[in-house]
Amino acid sequence: MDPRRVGATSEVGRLRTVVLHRPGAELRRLTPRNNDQLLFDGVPWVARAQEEHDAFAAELTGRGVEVLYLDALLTEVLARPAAREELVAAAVDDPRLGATLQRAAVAHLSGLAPQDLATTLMAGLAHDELRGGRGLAYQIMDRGDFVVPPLPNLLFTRDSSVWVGDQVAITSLAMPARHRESTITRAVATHHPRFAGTGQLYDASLEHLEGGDVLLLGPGVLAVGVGERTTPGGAERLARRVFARGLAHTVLVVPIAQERATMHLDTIATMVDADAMVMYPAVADSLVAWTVTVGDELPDDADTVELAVSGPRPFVVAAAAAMGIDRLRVIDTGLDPVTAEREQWDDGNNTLALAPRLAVAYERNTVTNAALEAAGIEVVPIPGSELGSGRGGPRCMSCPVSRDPL
Ligand SMILES: NC(=O)NCCC[C@H](N)C(=O)O
Repeated sequence: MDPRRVGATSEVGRLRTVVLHRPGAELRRLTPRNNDQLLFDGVPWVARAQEEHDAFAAELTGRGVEVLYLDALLTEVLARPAAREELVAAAVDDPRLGATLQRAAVAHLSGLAPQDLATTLMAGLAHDELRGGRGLAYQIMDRGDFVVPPLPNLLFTRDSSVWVGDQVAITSLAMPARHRESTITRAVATHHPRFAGTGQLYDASLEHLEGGDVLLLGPGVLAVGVGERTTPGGAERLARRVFARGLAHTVLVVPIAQERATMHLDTIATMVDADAMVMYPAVADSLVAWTVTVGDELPDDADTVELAVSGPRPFVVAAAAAMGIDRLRVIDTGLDPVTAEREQWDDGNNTLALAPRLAVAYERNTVTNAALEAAGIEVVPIPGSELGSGRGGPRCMSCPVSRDPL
């Protein structure tokens, strides 16, 4: 098989290529004053977070997975004038700035070499770092504030793009602190030779949709969580588009609580085998799904596709029916409610499958991991004490670009 083939039709086919982002200078921007707004639950020890991330990447490369780093992809595309222009314009597209400061920021950013520009686009540009800053907005801006805010959540590469079949959906991130991330994933998907000719299924101007809410349950079947991040409109739009492009026949729309602990569907359930999921026990019995399908006639214009909607039904029942299997196994983690809640918060259910029955998980979730092992799932444990302060686990920190078909 061509090792440069792109695309994925399941969560568990052997993982070939993945995009990661090693946390860098953007994490050093986090302070107790800005961490809430930047969606971190604390102020991570950056060097240790990098060590943990390197251990994660080493587990992947040690098993033959090709790791593409987002910062390297970004630096490479910034050698292209069109990509530079797009990303500089996106960085200053901020109503706080005003025309004078925008011009000064564009002049500064445009003068940077690709590597420095990549670093600045990710780590942001602090007030004091903008030599030649001027204008009303610059003068009254707090010295500790940012002309271009940092993007510490780039670490969670899952959310800003998601591959469905051989196409990539550039997502529409819901939280203001993350909006600019998809300008980076879009530039990479559009301008990097590795992805030349790849169809783009979605874009950031559309209804909110985040990759953490999109699960490829199996060939032709997607589950899309709707809650704090992805809107029903986003799920509907994605459904129309995957149907019109022949990438799926069924989309299960799964309402989840609009809370930080369950911000994405992948915080409560992830696939660990072709017919098995690990799932937060507190929702296992109550999770439901609406089944969305389409008739035989597929108009060219995706946005007019007529959808058939049925449900709600228990999620596991709807999923098994859509996947054409007798039963979707839910790994019974057998946790007492307090342990379950603690391990869910620490991303115990957020596993990254490297192949059927082989999944990366945070080592700290000992009880969930023991239950996975007892159910025949080999767990690759990784440290995550610092990485976890951003509230994301191995699945959130990875964007599979290529998986073998099941
Ligand atoms: N798929 C995921 O659950 N991603 C984790 C995102 C964490 C990030 N701090 C956020 O709040 O968006």
